[in-house]
Amino acid sequence: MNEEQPRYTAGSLRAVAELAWSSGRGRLLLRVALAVVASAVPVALAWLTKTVLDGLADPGRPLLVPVLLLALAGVAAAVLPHAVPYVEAELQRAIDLICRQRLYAAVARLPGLRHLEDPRFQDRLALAGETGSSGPAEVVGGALAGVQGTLMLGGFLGTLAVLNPWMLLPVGLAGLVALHGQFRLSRYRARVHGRLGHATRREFFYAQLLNSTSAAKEVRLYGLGGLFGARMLTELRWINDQRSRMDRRELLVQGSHGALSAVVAGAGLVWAVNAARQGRLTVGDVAMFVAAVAGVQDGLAILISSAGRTHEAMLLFGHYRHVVGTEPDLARPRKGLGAVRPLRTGIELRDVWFRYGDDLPWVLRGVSMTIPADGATALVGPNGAGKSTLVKLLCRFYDPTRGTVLWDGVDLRELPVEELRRRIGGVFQDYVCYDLTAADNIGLGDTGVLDDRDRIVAAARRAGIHEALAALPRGYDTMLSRSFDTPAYDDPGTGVMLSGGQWQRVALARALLRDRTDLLILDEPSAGLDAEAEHEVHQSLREHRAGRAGLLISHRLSTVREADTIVVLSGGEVVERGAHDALMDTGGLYARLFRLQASGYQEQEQDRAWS
Ligand SMILES: Nc1ncnc2c1ncn2[C@@H]1O[C@H](COP(=O)(O)OP(=O)(O)OP(=O)(O)O)[C@@H](O)[C@H]1O
Repeated sequence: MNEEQPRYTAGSLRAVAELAWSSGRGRLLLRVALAVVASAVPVALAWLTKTVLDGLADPGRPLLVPVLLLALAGVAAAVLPHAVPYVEAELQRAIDLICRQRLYAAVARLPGLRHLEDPRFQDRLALAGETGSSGPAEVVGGALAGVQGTLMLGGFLGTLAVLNPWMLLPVGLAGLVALHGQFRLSRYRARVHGRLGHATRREFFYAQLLNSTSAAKEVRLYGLGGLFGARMLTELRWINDQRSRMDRRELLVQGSHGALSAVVAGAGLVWAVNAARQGRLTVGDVAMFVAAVAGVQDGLAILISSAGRTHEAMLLFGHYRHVVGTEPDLARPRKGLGAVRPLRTGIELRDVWFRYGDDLPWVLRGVSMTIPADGATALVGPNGAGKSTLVKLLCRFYDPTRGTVLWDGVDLRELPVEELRRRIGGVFQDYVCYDLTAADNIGLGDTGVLDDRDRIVAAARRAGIHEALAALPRGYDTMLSRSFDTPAYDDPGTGVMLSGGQWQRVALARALLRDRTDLLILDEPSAGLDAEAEHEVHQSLREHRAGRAGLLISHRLSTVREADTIVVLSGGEVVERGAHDALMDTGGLYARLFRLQASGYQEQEQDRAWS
């Protein structure tokens, strides 16, 4: 995260005002009304106290009305400290909700992966989520507290002006000094928050590794608990150090301003007592003077702290605005074709070059290949050859750096990306195991049929996982997690963990639920399956793929030999292509890898025969 000075503009203020207004105008107006009343009550109390005290010294003056009003103001003074925070909290919750809704909608709207794989964007996102989205609520709360402080200050300054206009000078000066200090302090705090973002994410990362069930095995086997704990503490110590420095600075600034105000108030009190001794002030005047000085100080304190709070929240709100206003990481279609037509001929990659960043090496180097609309294409090659990257381009998570990907001859960049993705189904190498029920884990493949149990069961059958899911304690409603209870049952014991191969079949079922797709991408769909299961699954996949485009990526070459075309990728380039037999005859990389794997199996067979 860079160390540039955080700033905000009139646009940020307008954005905050719009957020507050859209969160519920009734609540906002009520809070404004309460701010006005809360600022008037202390001033009214001071004047009414003076009137009653002076009335006591003058037996002829009627006192009933001022006493009743004083009692009423007292009731208001007692109730307001509870009512204001309640309405404020309600307002803040409403603003926070709308902010989070907009923030996560903006992130979900990002069509590609480029921003999400950028650590600087992740830092901003963390800040936007943590402090930025509560920022507008803080700004509104701070601004309203500021209104309250200003009105109260105005009332008491007027009161002071009536008694001794000269007192306005030192009180005003002390206030200005404090205000300036508070502004500097809040800018410093916003800078520190920006700096803490990265370290806070790292600290959270280590803490998660220590807590998560998925990392638990490795952490224990390799004895990583101590190391991760120490790294987490290093981050935490640094964060604490930064926060302590910030708190020390705050203590210094606020302590010195408090002392300055107290000196001014003390001097005022000496003057008032002296003036009363000389008969220039009544007892009521002295009481009101003391209340006015205290009121001015309170008003200033509210104003200063709210100004600091608002200023800091506005600075942090910049991260939120940045994320919400982030431009899509993929270019929008220029011609804006409304729909993606069903695939008729195929998908063609034409001289595609790709790298993840300008300073990173090329991952794909001039790849040209076609995935026909009704055939099975296999993509094989060594680790890091660029196979999964090519899949990311097909799903348009990234655009090629050079060259084009064509859907029936139309550049993917000209197609609406959501429409395109509706026509693609797939299992990624790093598929997700959701802490949800078995039915949800499959149903997420097509949210339109999330509640259609027959479709979900049919997909599970095709992926060969139906029997295992049906036999779970709550069948398809069983939670596939030990971290959460099954929602429909108040029964903490029902969650189960699946085996690696079973999870893979669930992910496959999720992909197969979308049965109206034109392209089915399977990136290592059977890596975790036993030999028999693998045979079964591939048989079922062949039936499912019939008549549509299929792209199969696998390191197990026995599973790809039946593909119509096998494309061999190495170092980001297509080095061979053809059917299995032709590639074997060529005797190139594919043939070498295939024979290597086959010889492994043959040796095993011989070992078995010998034993
Ligand atoms: N998000 C990313 N940012 C930067 N580099 C990446 C990213 N994803 C992948 N790479 C790099 O791109 C290269 C190709 O990776 P890719 O995952 O496409 O290979 P692959 O052929 O699928 O490998 P494997 O067979 O091991 O799954 C690798 O060198 C990898 O480090």
